[in-house]
Amino acid sequence: MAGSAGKTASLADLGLAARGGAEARITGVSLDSRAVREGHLFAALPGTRVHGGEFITYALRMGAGAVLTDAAGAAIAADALAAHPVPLVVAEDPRQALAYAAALWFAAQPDTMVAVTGTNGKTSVASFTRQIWAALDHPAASIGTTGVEGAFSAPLPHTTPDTLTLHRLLAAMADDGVTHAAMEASSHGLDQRRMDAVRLVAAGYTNLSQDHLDYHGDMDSYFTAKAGLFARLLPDDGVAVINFDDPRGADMAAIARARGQRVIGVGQGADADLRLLVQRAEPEGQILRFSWDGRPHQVRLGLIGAFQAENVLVAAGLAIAAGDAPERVFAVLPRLTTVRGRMSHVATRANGAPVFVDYAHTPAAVATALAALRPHVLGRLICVLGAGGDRDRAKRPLMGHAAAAHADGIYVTDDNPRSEDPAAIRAAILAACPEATEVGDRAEAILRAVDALGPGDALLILGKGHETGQIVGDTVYPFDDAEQASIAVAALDGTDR
Ligand SMILES: CC(=O)N[C@H]1[C@@H](OP(=O)(O)OP(=O)(O)OC[C@H]2O[C@@H](n3ccc(=O)[nH]c3=O)[C@H](O)[C@@H]2O)O[C@H](CO)[C@@H](O)[C@@H]1O[C@H](C)C(=O)N[C@@H](C)C(=O)N[C@H](CCC(=O)O)C(=O)O
Ligand SMILES: Nc1ncnc2c1ncn2[C@@H]1O[C@H](COP(=O)(O)OP(=O)(O)OP(=O)(O)O)[C@@H](O)[C@H]1O
Ligand SMILES: N[C@H](CCC[C@H](N)C(=O)O)C(=O)O
Ligand SMILES: [Mg+2]
Repeated sequence: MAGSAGKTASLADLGLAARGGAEARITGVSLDSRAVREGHLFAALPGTRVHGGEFITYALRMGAGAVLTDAAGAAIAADALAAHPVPLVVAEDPRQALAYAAALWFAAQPDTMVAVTGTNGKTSVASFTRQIWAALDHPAASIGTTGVEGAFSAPLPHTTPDTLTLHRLLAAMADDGVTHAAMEASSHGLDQRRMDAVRLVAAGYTNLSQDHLDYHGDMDSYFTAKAGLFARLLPDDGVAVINFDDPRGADMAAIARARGQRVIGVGQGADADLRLLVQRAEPEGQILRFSWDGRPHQVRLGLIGAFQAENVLVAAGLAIAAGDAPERVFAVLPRLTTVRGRMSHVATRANGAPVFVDYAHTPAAVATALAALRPHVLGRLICVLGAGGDRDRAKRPLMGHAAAAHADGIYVTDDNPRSEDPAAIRAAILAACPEATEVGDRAEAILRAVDALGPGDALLILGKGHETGQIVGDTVYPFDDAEQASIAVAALDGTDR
């Protein structure tokens, strides 16, 4: 539900034109019939499970003062609308119409906003961009998988919140004095037009690899959803910050250039504007040497993982694109800290073996995270791995394959089975890494993996990162990989060092 006491708007104020030119005084906007109150505009959207048109009858009973839907929704509710006529807006793309109406209803957003898309690295880039801004004294926030963080904080149910939640939040952030915001553009969010009406000055692209094919069907549709950030959302005078090292980076840059957007390329090749020259791993971080405008710079990052260079440079590119002087941006990079649950060092065995937690939940991320830790490990690299239920099934064996290729020991366990049979999910992973040890209970898998660590070994617990729950059926059981690792070390060594 979106409404505030006493506030009203006409349909025209919200950029909407009803059939026959009918008007209404709107008192709020809802996309769920259960949230409708007297005078609300009810947006009946085509969903993935059901058409919102099915709920128009209920919304009218709740006092809806107008309905926004598509032709299919209007047809579903034709009888109800005839019996109970209210102004009806029929839009070809009601999700996009709702996004623009929501932006007009809530009427404010932080002045300087950027968004980032890509299969992996969105949360990290959004967080790094926010951290750069904060270090440069801008009141800044990031919006994504880990919620709204920074100068404003709020929990979020989705990586890219639904359009009403999003614009309500943006208005609250602007009211609170937040001037800069970096948000994650998930492929679902882009496809569903959740952020179509956000005004962006710049947008970033990290990479594309397999995930979410349950929703998008194939990689081309998945790419097209992500490309909407540049093809549709970012205005012509916006700046596109694109990872040229990704195989689809050139395609994304072509889409941006066709719009007339300025492109800042990030990568190792000579064509990159922010060009990574040398990267050297250190025990607690890494040193980057890169060039901007042909001039070399060197920074020490307190971040583990070669892939973080890509995220940091995309974030730096976004901060530059949004108006800060490059020299000032580069000067604060050593202050960046990792997002919770991304290559986080969470415990150490008495024999010195470290335990890390990472959010890798795609085949590419599993490979990347393990490869990133390898230079820091003298002995064996062990991992704990599962895959989520009610998510892309095809990625499961690929995740098992990536683990087999990059780890010396694997414990296959559960990761949010949701409505699925956990044993079947594990079996799908194990098909590609039959040598792995299967331990369904995640706490026990972590305990056994920690127990297996000898001097020089390291453990990487993958998939849940910052998450604090294990979703089984509809129930969320408290579960935290970092906490379980500490408990395991304490149980085995008598102390968590
Ligand atoms: C597949 C998907 O993205 N679904 C989201 C979508 O639901 P939908 O439109 O398909 O909904 P539906 O259930 O078919 O219902 C259709 C319409 O009827 C309405 N309705 C429904 C029931 C009712 O009683 N009354 C009513 O009005 C619904 O509000 C909806 O507008 O819109 C809903 C409202 O905003 C979301 O809650 C829902 O997220 C589901 C729960 C979800 O799990 N989404 C995940 C996959 C997601 O969005 N993930 C991305 C990416 C994560 C990543 O980064 O990897 C994210 O941004 O978080
Ligand atoms: N640039 C990158 N390239 C490859 N893998 C990466 C990169 N950045 C992060 N990863 C891997 O992906 C995991 C998730 O990172 P992050 O949370 O930043 O991504 P995300 O795109 O926000 O994910 P989600 O789709 O869940 O929102 C990390 O824990 C790491 O294993
Ligand atoms: N944002 C991702 C997170 C996956 C994390 C993993 N723990 C899982 O549950 O699959 C998704 O919803 O697909
Ligand atoms: Mg994320």
